[in-house]
Amino acid sequence: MTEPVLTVAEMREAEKAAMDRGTNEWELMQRAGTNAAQWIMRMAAGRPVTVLCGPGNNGGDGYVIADVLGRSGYEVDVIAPVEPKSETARRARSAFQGGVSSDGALRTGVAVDCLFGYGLDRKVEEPFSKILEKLAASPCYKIAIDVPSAVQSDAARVLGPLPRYDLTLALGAWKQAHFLMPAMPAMGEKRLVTIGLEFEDVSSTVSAAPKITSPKPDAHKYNRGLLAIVAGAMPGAPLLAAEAAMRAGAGYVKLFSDHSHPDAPAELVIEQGSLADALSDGRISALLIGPGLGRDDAARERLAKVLESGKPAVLDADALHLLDPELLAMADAKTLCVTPHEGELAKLCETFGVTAESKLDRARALADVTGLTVLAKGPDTILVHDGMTSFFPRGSSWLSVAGSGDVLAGILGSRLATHGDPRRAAEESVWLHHEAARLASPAFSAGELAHAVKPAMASFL
Ligand SMILES: NC(=O)C1=CN([C@@H]2O[C@H](COP(=O)(O)OP(=O)(O)OC[C@H]3O[C@@H](n4cnc5c(N)ncnc54)[C@H](O)[C@@H]3O)[C@@H](O)[C@H]2O)[C@@H](O)CC1
Ligand SMILES: Nc1ncnc2c1ncn2[C@@H]1O[C@H](COP(=O)(O)OP(=O)(O)O)[C@@H](O)[C@H]1O
Ligand SMILES: [K+]
Repeated sequence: MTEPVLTVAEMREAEKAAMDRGTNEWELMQRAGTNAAQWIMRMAAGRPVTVLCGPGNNGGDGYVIADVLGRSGYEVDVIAPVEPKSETARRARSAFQGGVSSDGALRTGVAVDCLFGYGLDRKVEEPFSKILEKLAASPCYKIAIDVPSAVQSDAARVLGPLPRYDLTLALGAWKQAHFLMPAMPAMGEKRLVTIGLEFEDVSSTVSAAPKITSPKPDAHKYNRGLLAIVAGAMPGAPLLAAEAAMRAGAGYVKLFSDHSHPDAPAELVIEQGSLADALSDGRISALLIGPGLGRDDAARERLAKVLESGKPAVLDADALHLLDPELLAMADAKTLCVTPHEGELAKLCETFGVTAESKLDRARALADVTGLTVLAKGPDTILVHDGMTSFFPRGSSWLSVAGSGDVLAGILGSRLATHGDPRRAAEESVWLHHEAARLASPAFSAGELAHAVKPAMASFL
């Protein structure tokens, strides 16, 4: 099932829709607190629990959690520096029979952070900041309810002390912050607690693990997909992309390069000479250009030929520095996938006149303005295609190695050659890249990562 990722405004709408259908806020809070408490008890396994409650409905959830834990025989302390402000949270506060203190030590065991949820809208100051500092310094097992209390839910901005949590329980639906830097790594394991909300017109989802299929019984090398990688000034990067591409499903990988490649594997076909002639081969199902391309006139000329060819293509690395409205006009943007890291995304935004503050908004605006499929790479990879955004579980930080992006581009090109669907290819490439990193970890080189793409394929068959 695809899991939606909501903004605060969309979350409020979904809750309002539930209330319009007859489920009141108290009922939603009961479900949220009761279902979250099941997770907390699983993790606490009998240890004492301290619940930190804030002024809003996130605090209200905290009182419900404390109530359920208390009734289940747990020792529960509630620390609430202020009285609840919302009506539903006040009701949860009065329903809780145990003691509440305005401050106090955190007992070792489990701490449950319900100071602020998606309603956080300004800097966290005393007394809340002091409690979060105390939580950060405590050795206890830390659970954030909905979002860590210092994290703004839409942009993942950190507005106060951010402890490292062991577990974050998203209530009702995922929020954007669950998948964005800089907050994401502090959240620990993440689990979704459902509360019976229904979602319509969802435009953002969490990418689900892909299902990769074996070649059809009548497969041959051409109908499995022919990926042509167009090289340029530097020979290493396209070769690395080819190594990955050969292991990601395409039946045939060719390298169009004027270099001699003494280290290239025997099975990689290298074609020299006229690029226009090479590109006229009707059996080519996808192209990749950018790794090692260079940024001079000759590189621009090669990119223009790729775009004129009308074939589905992945544009990476140097191609992202060269791409401009004039070049883009030569192609159908719907068939193109760009894979910028933060710097390349900034360059593309400058070229296409996109101004937006966050990486997420930049990626969305760039896709909007250009019609391209945008795979904005990094620790928080974001895919935008035709108005839809996909977020991904975190990949290994060992991926931050030179050449790692070339490997991703090779996988993406290979998947695009296999079936021609840019969105699906982009999602598959991220999962395969992450899985290859997991299998190759730790401290792999990009070459080792490319080789690990083969066993990674097996994980999704
Ligand atoms: N509305 C609903 O139907 C449901 C809401 N739920 C919970 O409610 C949360 C959202 O509740 P709220 O909208 O009440 O928001 P929060 O509980 O996140 O907090 C908002 C309150 O804190 C104040 N505040 C915000 N930032 C502050 C800061 N830096 N310093 C001091 N005060 C600050 C606000 O003025 C407001 O009073 C969710 O995250 C979730 O935990 C769940 O109970 C499920 C149902
Ligand atoms: N800290 C990190 N955690 C997870 N993935 C990362 C991290 N840093 C980089 N990556 C991934 O590694 C790849 C790096 O690509 P790129 O910056 O183009 O590198 P290069 O140009 O050296 O090939 C991207 O797929 C990116 O998502
Ligand atoms: K919280």
